[in-house]
Amino acid sequence: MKEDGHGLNLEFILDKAYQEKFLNKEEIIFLLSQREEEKIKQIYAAARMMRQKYFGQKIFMYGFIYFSTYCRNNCTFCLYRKENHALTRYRKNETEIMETAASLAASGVHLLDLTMGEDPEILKQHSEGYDQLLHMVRGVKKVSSLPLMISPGVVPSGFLGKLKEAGIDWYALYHETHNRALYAQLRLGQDYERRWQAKKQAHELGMLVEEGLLTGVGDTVDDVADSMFAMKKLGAEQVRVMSFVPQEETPMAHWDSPARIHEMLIIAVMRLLFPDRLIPASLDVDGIKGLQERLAAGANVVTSIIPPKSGLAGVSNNTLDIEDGNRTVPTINRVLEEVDLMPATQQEYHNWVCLSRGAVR
Ligand SMILES: C[S@@+](CC[C@H](N)C(=O)[O-])C[C@H]1O[C@@H](n2cnc3c(N)ncnc32)[C@H](O)[C@@H]1O
Ligand SMILES: C[C@H](CCN)[C@@H](N)C(=O)O
Ligand code: SF4
Repeated sequence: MKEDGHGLNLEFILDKAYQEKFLNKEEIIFLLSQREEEKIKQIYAAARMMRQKYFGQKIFMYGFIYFSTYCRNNCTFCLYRKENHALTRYRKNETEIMETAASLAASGVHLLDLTMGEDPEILKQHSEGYDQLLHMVRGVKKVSSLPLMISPGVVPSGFLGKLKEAGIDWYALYHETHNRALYAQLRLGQDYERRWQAKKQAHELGMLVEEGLLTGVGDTVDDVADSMFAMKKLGAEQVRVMSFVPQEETPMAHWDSPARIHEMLIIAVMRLLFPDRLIPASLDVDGIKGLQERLAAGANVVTSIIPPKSGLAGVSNNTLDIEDGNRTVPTINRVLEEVDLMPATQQEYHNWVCLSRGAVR
């Protein structure tokens, strides 16, 4: 029975999700609005069951190399926005990047995520920056032999094609929200449509695509539900959500970080709507201590693994857990073991990427 005295029924909705029928907006909002502990537990258990169906106990791990923190953009939520002068920025040279890539690969991660601010030195049209970036990507591919993701911001389609040729498998580009008015307040002066097209172009080129949301930035459950439909339309192979973390000297410095229930329920709902896709548990929000709850909500990738002593930063928590070695594979493995999960093999990740790429083409 669908209806109960209050309108919608949790069992009915979860049952619909088990049958892999895409939920409607009302149902998504109903799940995202639950605050009773028992009901929330039921939603997480359903999400874990769907993860189990497609991935068993296996979890993937992504190494994170934020190689340039220079940016030409001014996102209101981000520490690295152009107008933030209270920050020491870096641009890592090729030797440093290769060393980090090799050490992350040796530590057992399944993928390397090469991330940058929209560094004008690298992205300036007709500059040497493009060639240097392509050279760097080829080098990283060679020293690591791993699948690669790039998060360079919006780049022209011709350049995306070159990145693909150089060895990039994944293009990560997050809209944060699909409420256009809110988007315009967050990603100042960045065209919504152009960002969307970049992801579609990446798919057309045969790359895998990651889409992402930011929660706690003025988004409503209605907005989040709309974003689920946008993710569905895009057919993103990896979907994520991160809780906003306030950054000093930025326009949103005085905003609170949202209660984590929002992020956890969004992860669980994503798992129910996209059971066979990859969903990160980012160490960048609450560090290693936040890993268990994200896995319990249905995530199946641990992201933002950063080696200590590399001089590399995170994004939303740019130093948390890095120097004490808590964003490393051995520490993560201990957490996985505690909750009866285990790292996937390289071959398993490789197979997933190849299969999904087959579906993109
Ligand atoms: C720093 S950007 C790097 C890639 C590229 N510059 C871009 O914006 O596409 C990666 C993502 O980090 C997340 N992020 C940035 N600042 C954050 C904050 N203060 N709290 C939580 N997540 C944040 C956003 O979701 C953003 O899309
Ligand atoms: C937001 C970042 C990813 C960029 N592709 C990274 N700090 C993470 O949490 O995985
Ligand atoms: S989110 Fe990305 S594009 Fe926006 S300011 Fe930060 S680094 Fe730049």
